[in-house]
Amino acid sequence: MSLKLGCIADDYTGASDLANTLTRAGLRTVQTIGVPASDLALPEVDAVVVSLKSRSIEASQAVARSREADRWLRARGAEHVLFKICSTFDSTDAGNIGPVMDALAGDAGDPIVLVTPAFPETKRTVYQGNLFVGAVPLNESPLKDHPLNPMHDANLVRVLGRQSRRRIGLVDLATVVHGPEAIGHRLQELAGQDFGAAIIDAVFDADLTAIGAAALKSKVSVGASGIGLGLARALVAAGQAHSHGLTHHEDAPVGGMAACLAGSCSQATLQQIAQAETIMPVLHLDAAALVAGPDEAQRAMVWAGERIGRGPVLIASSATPDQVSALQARHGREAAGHAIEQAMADLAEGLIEVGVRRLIVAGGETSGAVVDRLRIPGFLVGPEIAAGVPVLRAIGAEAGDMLLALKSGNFGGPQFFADALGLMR
Ligand SMILES: Nc1ncnc2c1ncn2[C@@H]1O[C@H](COP(=O)(O)OP(=O)(O)OP(=O)(O)O)[C@@H](O)[C@H]1O
Ligand SMILES: O=C(O)[C@@H](O)C(=O)CO
Repeated sequence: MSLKLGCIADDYTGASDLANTLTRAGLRTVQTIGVPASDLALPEVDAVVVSLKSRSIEASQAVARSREADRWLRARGAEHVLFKICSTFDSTDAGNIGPVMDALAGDAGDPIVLVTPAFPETKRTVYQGNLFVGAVPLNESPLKDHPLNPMHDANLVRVLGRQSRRRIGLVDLATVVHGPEAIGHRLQELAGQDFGAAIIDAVFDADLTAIGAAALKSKVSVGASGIGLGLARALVAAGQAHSHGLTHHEDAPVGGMAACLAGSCSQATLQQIAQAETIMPVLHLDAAALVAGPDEAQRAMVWAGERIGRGPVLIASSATPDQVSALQARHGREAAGHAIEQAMADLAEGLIEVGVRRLIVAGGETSGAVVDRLRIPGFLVGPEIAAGVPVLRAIGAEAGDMLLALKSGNFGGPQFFADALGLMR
């Protein structure tokens, strides 16, 4: 296999968002969970997205795992590696975007790295280095209340500057609109002034095309699916990948029972859960009891067992920002998050044991815990349910043929769960 593009994603839903974007842009893509074992049979592809669960772990571990993934991708021919981060730049001052970027760029010998979480299609834009979520700056968006990494600063030059050893510059929109050569000149200028990375503005979809063409000239870039789209377009335009418009998804229905698990506390997910109440039984878990011990998850399995034979069910730990803060005050942010993720993984395991083969999971960390527990090594990318959320068909899973949808917290319309079930047959 000679890869045209290697990608390392810092969470699993972000990885499937990127795999979906690359597939739509014409690259044959698979998503792997972690660095693939040598015996995992992968089809011939243009791009591999290695999914890590490294967004919220200790920075040195995130660096070690990302470097291992980078070595695997480059050994398979990838000359360019994209480090896929969240389009809302989810991170803390301790990392992990800066430390991983520093390590990958250092290994590749890149003097300067392009960085942008912009993805105009999902209303993430960057102007003068400031990230906007829809019409508001990042720090005024719901991300200010994120359970693990509340975002309080929209200026990404500053945010990345607090995480990286490199000096962070800016390539502004006025440069981007003049195309890849202008971006290249600006990067050279910045590198000459000892800048080692630059946030690059992008407001319109066409900006991504210029950014992708400029980024492809170096070995490493950092960003969300928007820059991935730009890189895919550049590869297709250069004839290095042929626009297939194909997915590897085999269409044979999987059947089996269907269930949904929600651990995301984003406003979008809370709204989607409220809508789901009109079409399926929904169990709202008692998060405090979930953290306290196994009884609450066992109660949920009994509840699901009584209903799942009649149709899909949804089990949610999701809560409002006030409820999340209260629980965190009692148990600590990480301990509460981890305990709930593990309880959701227990539930996923239980649901698969009783015959669920179509599983929808809301929340990146939650999806990571679930997919790890189910020991699924990789996915083929199927039809798109909502922007950034494809149907995934498991490859090499112990439980056999299985469809999953891993939804980033903020993604999908109000009817997301119904939309997903409609496409997962
Ligand atoms: N009721 C709750 N109280 C406190 N924490 C919770 C509660 N329910 C879920 N959590 C935790 O909140 C975190 C939610 O993160 P997750 O990544 O799953 O969703 P998200 O951040 O909305 O999604 P994404 O990362 O895709 O944007 C998890 O660690 C989860 O365990
Ligand atoms: O980029 C995004 O917003 C998503 O793919 C994601 O990473 C959310 O966890």
